[in-house]
Amino acid sequence: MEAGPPGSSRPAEPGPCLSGQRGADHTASASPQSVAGTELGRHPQAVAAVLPAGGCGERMGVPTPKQFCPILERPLISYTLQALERVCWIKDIVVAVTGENMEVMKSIIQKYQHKRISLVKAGVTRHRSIFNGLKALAEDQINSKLSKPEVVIIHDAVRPFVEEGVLLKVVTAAKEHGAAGAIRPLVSTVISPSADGCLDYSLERARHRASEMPQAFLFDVIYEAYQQCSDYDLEFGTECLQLALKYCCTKAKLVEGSPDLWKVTYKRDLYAAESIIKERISQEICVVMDTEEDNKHVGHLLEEVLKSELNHVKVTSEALGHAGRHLLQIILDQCYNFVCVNVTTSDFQETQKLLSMLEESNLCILYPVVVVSVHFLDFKLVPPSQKMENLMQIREFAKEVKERNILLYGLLICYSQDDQKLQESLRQGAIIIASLIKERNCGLIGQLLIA
Ligand SMILES: Nc1ccn([C@@H]2O[C@H](COP(=O)(O)OP(=O)(O)OP(=O)(O)O)[C@@H](O)[C@H]2O)c(=O)n1
Ligand SMILES: O=P(O)(O)OC[C@@H](O)[C@@H](O)[C@@H](O)CO
Repeated sequence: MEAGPPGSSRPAEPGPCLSGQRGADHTASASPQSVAGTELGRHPQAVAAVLPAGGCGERMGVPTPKQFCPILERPLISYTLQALERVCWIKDIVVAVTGENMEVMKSIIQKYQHKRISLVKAGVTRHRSIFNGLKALAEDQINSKLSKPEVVIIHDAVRPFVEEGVLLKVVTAAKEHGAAGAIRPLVSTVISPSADGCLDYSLERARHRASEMPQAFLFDVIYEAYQQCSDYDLEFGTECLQLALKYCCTKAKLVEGSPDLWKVTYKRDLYAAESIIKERISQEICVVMDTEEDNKHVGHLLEEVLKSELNHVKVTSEALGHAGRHLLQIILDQCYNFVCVNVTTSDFQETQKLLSMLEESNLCILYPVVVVSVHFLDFKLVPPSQKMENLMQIREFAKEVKERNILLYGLLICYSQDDQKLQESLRQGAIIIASLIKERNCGLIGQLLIA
């Protein structure tokens, strides 16, 4: 069993852990009581997770096993690890990967600074991979940092959208019932074909559910079930809850899960997952300008237009002044979209200050950060050629910062003394900004768009 690298501090993460601990670096030793509102009971208990990640993703139809397929240039499995790492009371996360993918997995852990991860060898079937993960937790192996948990979560590595709430529900239910699993309403009716390929019978859809993940078990229950398990079940089974019932007479408690619990199986699921992630990191925009005192500042005008055009997005503004103290907090609070207004200073001075702050933060490790460098030009006052020549630098800047997962776009807004014309340009600018943030298109970085 391979342990992950010594825990370097995890990057800041979107959203707080329900326990009220934020973002990076809360230690795994936080006792479950620290989870606000938890029903995990009075006694600290160890909760660990096993993530089967040893499949080849045949149904995805691409050479790369789907758990390593990129979403926004980051492997799918890293999103699942991040989701579990946000949960302070999960002490250990054991990931089962094939021998040939062990090094890839270690590099993912290193690059995205995942913590509390231990690696075990996958089996030739999902059940065998899970069994290997449980063995790693069951045996106090010499030099192993793993110890046997009271409750173990089993969650497919290709289900990236799992929230602390449903994990808490299945763990709490497993503590009481011995086993628990998330379920969802069936979308299609289940039928049974006869030998001659005709309908034998169909199940009443309303009386049946789809078994999803996460699932949770008293460790001793599921470990015993796997130890008693027949080779046939290990080879062809797909349902851990059934093993607990069949081999330990344990009836799992079924917990209604959210629609986001689905498993990435086909290519369409990857596109869907990418859309959901893009939507989640586009919920906040910070307009950065060189001053906040002057509320007639064109940056504030742009902020107001953004607010009116994008009513579902939180739009804030910050001055780059006072050493960027407030801005630093915005960065730490996981805003992934910045509109940097360059007016009074020379071109790009504000943008370059912002880029330096972003590069010094951990923000860009997990998600690509969008920076729209906004410039204004009053064509009546300034010959465009000089301005355009200066603005062409954006291509070089964009190439440099892309290495650090920052997507830099340029936006030139036609400035006019005529309020109505200015408003129209600002509205066009807001629409362009919204599109750049929503799409996060790498093909447009370093381009100068005109509103
Ligand atoms: N021998 C296996 C097979 C599957 N899995 C894992 O079990 C989870 C759910 O399985 P599934 O969606 O079937 O993944 P694949 O087997 O990779 O997909 P396919 O059936 O399309 O090949 C995945 O995280 C997969 O990596 C595993 O750990 N070991
Ligand atoms: O059969 P697959 O390996 O695709 O999926 C494994 C599990 O996710 C699936 O069986 C769920 O229904 C939970 O048991």
